[in-house]
Amino acid sequence: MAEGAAAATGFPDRGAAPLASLPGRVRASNAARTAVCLALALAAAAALTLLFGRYGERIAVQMCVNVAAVVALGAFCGNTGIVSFGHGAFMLIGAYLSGLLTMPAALQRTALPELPALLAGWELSVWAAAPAVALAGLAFAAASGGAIARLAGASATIATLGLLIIVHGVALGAREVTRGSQTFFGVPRATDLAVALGAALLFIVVARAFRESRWGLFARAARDDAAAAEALGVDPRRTRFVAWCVSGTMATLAGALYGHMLGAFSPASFFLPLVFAQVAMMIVGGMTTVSGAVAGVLVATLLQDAVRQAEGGFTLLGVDVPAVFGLTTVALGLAILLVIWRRPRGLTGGRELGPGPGARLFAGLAASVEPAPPPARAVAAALEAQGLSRSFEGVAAVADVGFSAPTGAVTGLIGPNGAGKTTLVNLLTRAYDADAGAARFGGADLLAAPRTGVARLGVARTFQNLRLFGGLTVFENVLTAALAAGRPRARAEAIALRELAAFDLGALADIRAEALPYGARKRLEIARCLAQEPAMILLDEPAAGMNPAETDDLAARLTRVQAERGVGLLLIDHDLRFVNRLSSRIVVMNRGRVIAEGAPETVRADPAVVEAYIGRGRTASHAKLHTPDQTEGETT
Ligand SMILES: Nc1ncnc2c1ncn2[C@@H]1O[C@H](COP(=O)(O)OP(=O)(O)OP(=O)(O)O)[C@@H](O)[C@H]1O
Repeated sequence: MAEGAAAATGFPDRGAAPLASLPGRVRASNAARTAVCLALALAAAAALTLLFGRYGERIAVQMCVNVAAVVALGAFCGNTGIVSFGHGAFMLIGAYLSGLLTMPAALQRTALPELPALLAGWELSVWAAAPAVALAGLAFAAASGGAIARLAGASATIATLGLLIIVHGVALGAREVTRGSQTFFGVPRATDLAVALGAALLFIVVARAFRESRWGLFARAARDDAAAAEALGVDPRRTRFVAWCVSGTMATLAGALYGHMLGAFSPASFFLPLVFAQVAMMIVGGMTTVSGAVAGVLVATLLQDAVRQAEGGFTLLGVDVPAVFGLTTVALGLAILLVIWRRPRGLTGGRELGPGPGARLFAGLAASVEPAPPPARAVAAALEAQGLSRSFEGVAAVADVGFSAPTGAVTGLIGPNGAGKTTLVNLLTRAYDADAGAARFGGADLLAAPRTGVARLGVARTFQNLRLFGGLTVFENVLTAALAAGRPRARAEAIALRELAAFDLGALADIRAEALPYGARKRLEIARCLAQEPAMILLDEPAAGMNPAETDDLAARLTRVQAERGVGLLLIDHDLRFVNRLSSRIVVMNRGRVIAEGAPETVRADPAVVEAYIGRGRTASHAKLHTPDQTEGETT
């Protein structure tokens, strides 16, 4: 397809050649790395068992259960960026419910004589109880997730802590079900090494699949930049809700696993010490990745166990060291501090090992994806504003602005600093609410759309200050945009490849966006926009900070894409040579108002425009109201 794509799109072959084989290569290396990782985990568990007998087996089981619990926790925290202390609540529910459903009926009658009939006498196998436990976890997540998903950052973390405290309190109070603060016993000890290891591997695969899925990508995108995600049509609240439900269900099952490992427990077993330990493991390993969760557990479990040995006192070189209780918590706290200080992204450095979704891993990942052909030409429509106004504390940033920009053409939007250009874009895309006025695209009322609905009306934007999803790869940034536009996965991947080729980003596809050089970041933001296949794009200073060669290259790419797809561009830039070269019409703003509008040569001759630039202390010649070939990339 490389040659075919180049011929069809007119893009240079150098971008297309590495792209054609990119997904296959990436997936193959991921698959190999995961196979090695999982084999190592298995080998480590087996070695521990063989070397240390029962003691080693106990550590291995504990490690695997911790992997399941921390991977479940990371499915929310890693993807949304919100640290949760509430997952102990899910684990508590899972452990008690699975315990109730599986304990011997005779024992249950003695230990819990007042147990409600609905919960009594089931005596199920652990496997038969698991679906009910998962459903209960999902129901509890759905009930609590609505409130938690509305919050972000520290407020969300505090809310999760509140949830843990409430559930812990309820468990203490519901004596007829939980025996209150007394030990809840008689839970079959079904979590042996095989079960724990199998569960840990399954959780890793599910967590990886979720991370790479549509919703996982959306959650990570919203985590990295909520405003940019909204501009693509992604609702950050919904992504947090979905992540909370997936993660909560997994944590409930991990709680059951934990309960069947302990055999006897109380509400305190799921309270702050456990939650703190799990959060510590996640942060030590690296919160944003599944690999980080696994690495954190391996290191922290070994550390915890070593310190626990010392907790009861020991003799070192003939010196008796007395018992110091609470040493394991202190050690974990110190580990967190050390990691945050030396490696803020955790031991794994924020890198993910292994493949994407399990289904695709096992279904022949090496199959390559063909870049999509150019989309159908955008429909004839116009972006229109009338009387659009917005003030900030009495300052009219945009005042009674009316203009029109059609698809199939480039409309320049220029004006001195502070003229109101970015505010206008923010109004048109619903990032800001307008005080007055109307804005329509192709007949649709833009101002009536929700913030996440503008993209669906065919209007996309870039940002003056780059807003990429820094923790996502270049490929994922563009893929997220195509998925957010409602494209099925395979088509979205093909579209992503097409846009990476169009903006010469193929060789960088597997690099995290935050690690890109500046010019490539600017190109990526435009490629991400185009992956939505919009009819109109609002480009806010796409050439800012670029050198003349980069600007020329960008101009050529934009011209080609625009001509090929018939998309409309509203182009804001201070480089008037760049704007003049691309635009068929130019709108000029000053102090919030449109002061001139028309063909570039008409606008250049307009006294009000000359005045606006000279008024900023510049001469007419420096205002670059020249023909394109008279200037050399100067900026206003
Ligand atoms: N969120 C905000 N709060 C307060 N004032 C704002 C806000 N956004 C914009 N403004 C003000 O509105 C005016 C227009 O700013 P805007 O960024 O839209 O201009 P601009 O033409 O895009 O300028 P530049 O070319 O420098 O980016 C400025 O006075 C700015 O300080």
